Amino acid sequence: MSTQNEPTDLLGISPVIPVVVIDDADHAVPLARALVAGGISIIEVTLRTPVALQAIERIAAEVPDILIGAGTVTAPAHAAQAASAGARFLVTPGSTRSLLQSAEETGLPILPGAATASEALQLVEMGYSSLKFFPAEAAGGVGYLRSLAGPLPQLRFCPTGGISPDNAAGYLALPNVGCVGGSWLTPAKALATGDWKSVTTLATAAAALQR
Ligand SMILES: O=C(O)C(=O)C[C@H](O)[C@H](O)COP(=O)(O)O
Repeated sequence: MSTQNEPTDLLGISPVIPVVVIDDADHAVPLARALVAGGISIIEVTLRTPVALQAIERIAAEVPDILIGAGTVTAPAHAAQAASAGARFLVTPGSTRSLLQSAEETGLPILPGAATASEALQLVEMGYSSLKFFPAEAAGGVGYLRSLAGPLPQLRFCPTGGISPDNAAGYLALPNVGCVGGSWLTPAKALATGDWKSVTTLATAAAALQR
């Protein structure tokens, strides 16, 4: 397995990677612009909805100021589909060899998911050192990640799952956390009602988080 796809700086772009679920492709561009207006220059569109690839395509074409990635990459076929749509990085909630192999074939940076020391070690063996820690809160939260820093100090994480403005700072204070991921910047209600102002307000607060 190659290490050329290692996203060495993916965790350094923003304190928060917004993880978004887009149900209407027409929401994609105004949503991405609202994040940019709040100072967030990276977005992970989850491949959870029928319009996700279309949303990625539109953001890639129309919002050059945001780094567009695909999340919920859970099947080998997703990787090439996301790359063709214009995704510039891939995020997986968990990792298998075949999933990562097809992700690596795209040549895109990958943020592979892990939730345990064994999973993290498997990824280390494959050449990765920047990982997504998912599901962060349910898997043990800040205390768990702090414990991993002892035996695995070379790893950096983007914890995701259950992160909110209330607990983000605790994660960002850890030495092995580069950024956090979360859906709280893009509430379903704000998207449904076209309340892009609220998204910008949430993004502005997220962009100001210290790490
Ligand atoms: O879809 C993926 O690829 C995932 O790994 C899951 C997401 O990162 C979390 O669902 C976001 O979690 P919340 O911020 O708690 O909503």
